[in-house]
Amino acid sequence: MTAIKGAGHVWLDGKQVTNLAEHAAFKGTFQTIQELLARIDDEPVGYKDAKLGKYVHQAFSIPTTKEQLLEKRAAFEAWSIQSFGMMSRLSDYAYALITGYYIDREQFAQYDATFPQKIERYYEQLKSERRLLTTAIADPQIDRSKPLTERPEHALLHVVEETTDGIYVSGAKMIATGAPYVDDILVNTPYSKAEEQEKFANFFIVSTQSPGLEIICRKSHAAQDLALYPLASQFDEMDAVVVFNRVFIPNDRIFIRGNAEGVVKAHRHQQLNELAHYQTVIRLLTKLKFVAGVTTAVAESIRVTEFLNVQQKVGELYMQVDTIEALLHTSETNGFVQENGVFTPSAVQLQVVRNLGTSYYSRAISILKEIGAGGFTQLPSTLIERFEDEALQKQLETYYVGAASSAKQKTALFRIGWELVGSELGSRHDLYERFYTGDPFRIQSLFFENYDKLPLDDYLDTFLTKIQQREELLL
Ligand SMILES: Cc1cc2nc3c(=O)[nH]c(=O)nc-3n(C[C@H](O)[C@H](O)[C@H](O)COP(=O)(O)OP(=O)(O)OC[C@H]3O[C@@H](n4cnc5c(N)ncnc54)[C@H](O)[C@@H]3O)c2cc1C
Repeated sequence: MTAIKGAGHVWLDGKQVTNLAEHAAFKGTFQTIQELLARIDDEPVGYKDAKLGKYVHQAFSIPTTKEQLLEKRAAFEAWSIQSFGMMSRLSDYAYALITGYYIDREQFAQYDATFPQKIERYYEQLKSERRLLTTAIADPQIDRSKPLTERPEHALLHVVEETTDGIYVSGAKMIATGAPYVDDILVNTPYSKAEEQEKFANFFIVSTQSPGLEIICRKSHAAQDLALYPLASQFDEMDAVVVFNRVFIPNDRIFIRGNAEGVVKAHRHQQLNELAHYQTVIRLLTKLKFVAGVTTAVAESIRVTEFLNVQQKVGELYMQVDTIEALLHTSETNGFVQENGVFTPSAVQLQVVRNLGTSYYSRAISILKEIGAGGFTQLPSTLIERFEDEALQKQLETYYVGAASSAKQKTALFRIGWELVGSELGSRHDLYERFYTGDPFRIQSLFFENYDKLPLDDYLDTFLTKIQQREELLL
C-alpha cells in the first residue's frame, strides 16, 4: 500500500494540521485516496511497467495505437467512477500532464538544455514512487487591472536568491486543489513580457515538505457522518493557497528559469496537452452521468416523470452526457499517430468539451434543483431512524415515503441531491467546473485562436466562385 505523506505545513482554521489521517476535515478524503492508490496495483487502473517490474498508473503509458489509448480510457473511467467524478486532481490529471511534457521534452530543450533529462527523471520518479502531484498557476487576486510591472512584488512568486544549487522563492500562488495530500506541486507563471522574465518567469516542481512552504486551506466542506453526508464525508479534495517563504527549489526541479517564452509555451502545453485533457473529459463525463442518474431517480421518486416539462429537462441531461460521449468517441476515432510515434486523441473535440464543461455542470445542477424543488429542504436534519420518539418515527415514514420507494430510500437519495445542489461542497463543485481549467472567457478565445479556420474559408471561396460563375453565365 502506498503511504500518503501529505504536505509539511498545512493550515486549517488558523491551526497547523499535523496528522491528516486522523483529522476530522481530512480523514474521509485521506481514506478515499488510499483506496484510489490501491487500485493502481491492478488493471484497468494500473499496468505493469516493464522497466520497473511493477504496476504503475495507466496515465503514464505512452500509447502508440488506438487500443492502447482505450486502455488509458478504461483506467481514467475506473478511477473517476470511484469518486463519481467528484475528485479531480488526485493525481491522474497531473500524471498525464507530466507524461505529456516527457513525450514532448525535446521541444523545451531550447529554454533549458537539461529540460529533457530533468523531466525524464521526474517522470520516472513520479511513476515508481507513486508521488501525488497537483498544480498551482494563478497569482492571488489582488488587483487584476494592474500590469505586472505595477503589482506589488510580494504578490507575485519571485526569486529572492540564486545559488549554484538552485533558487529561493517567495510569494504565493492560488489555488492548488488537493495540496494538503500531495507530495509535489507543479508551479508555473506564464508571464510573457520580457522585462519580467528574470524574477517571475519560472516553471518548477516543489516538494510540499519544503521548509518555508505553507498550505493555507479554505474552509473545510468535509463531514463525518456517511449516512447524512455521503459526498462530503468522502470527497472533499480541498483547495489551498500556497505560500512560499524563501522556499528552496533545487536545480533538478527547475524546468524553465527566467524565460517568458518558455513558461508561456509550457503553460500552453498544459492547456492543450491531449492526454491530460483526455482525462479531464472522462472525469467530467462520469460526473455528468452521476448527476443525470441522481436527477432521474429524484424525478421518479416523486413521480414527476409524467410531466412534459420534467421530461424535457431530464432529457437535456441525457443530451449533455451523450454529447460528451460522442465528442470523446470522435476524438478517439479521429486520433492519429503523431510524428513522434505517439497515438493521441484528436485535440479539437477535447477542447470543445473543455469549453462546454464550464457551463454544462452548472446547468445540470440547476435542472436537479428545479426537479427536486422543495424536497431538498423538506429533509429532516437527521435520519428518521435516529429520532428518539418511535411513534413520531413511524409517522414521518408515511410523510417521507416516495411514490415507489421507502422513506429511508427516498431521504437517502434526496440527501445526495442536496449535497449536489445546496451544500457548501456542491457550490464549490459548481465553481470548480466553471474555473478549474482557467477563465472560461479566455479559454474560449484560445479555442478561437487555435481553431483551424481554413476549411471555413474554403466554403466561402467556393460560394463566391459559384456566384462569379453564375454572373458570367448571365452576361
Ligand atoms: C475550485 C477551484 C479549484 C481550482 N484548482 C486549481 C488548481 O488545482 N490548480 C490551478 O493552477 N488552478 C486552480 N484553480 C484556479 C483557476 O485556474 C482559476 O480560478 C482560473 O484560472 C481563473 O482565474 P481567477 O480565479 O484568478 O479569476 P480572474 O482571472 O481573477 O478573473 C475574475 C473575473 O475577471 C475576468 N478577468 C480577469 N482578468 C481578465 C482579463 N485580463 N481579460 C478578461 N477578463 C478578465 C474573468 O473573466 C473573470 O470573470 C482553481 C479554481 C477553482 C475555483
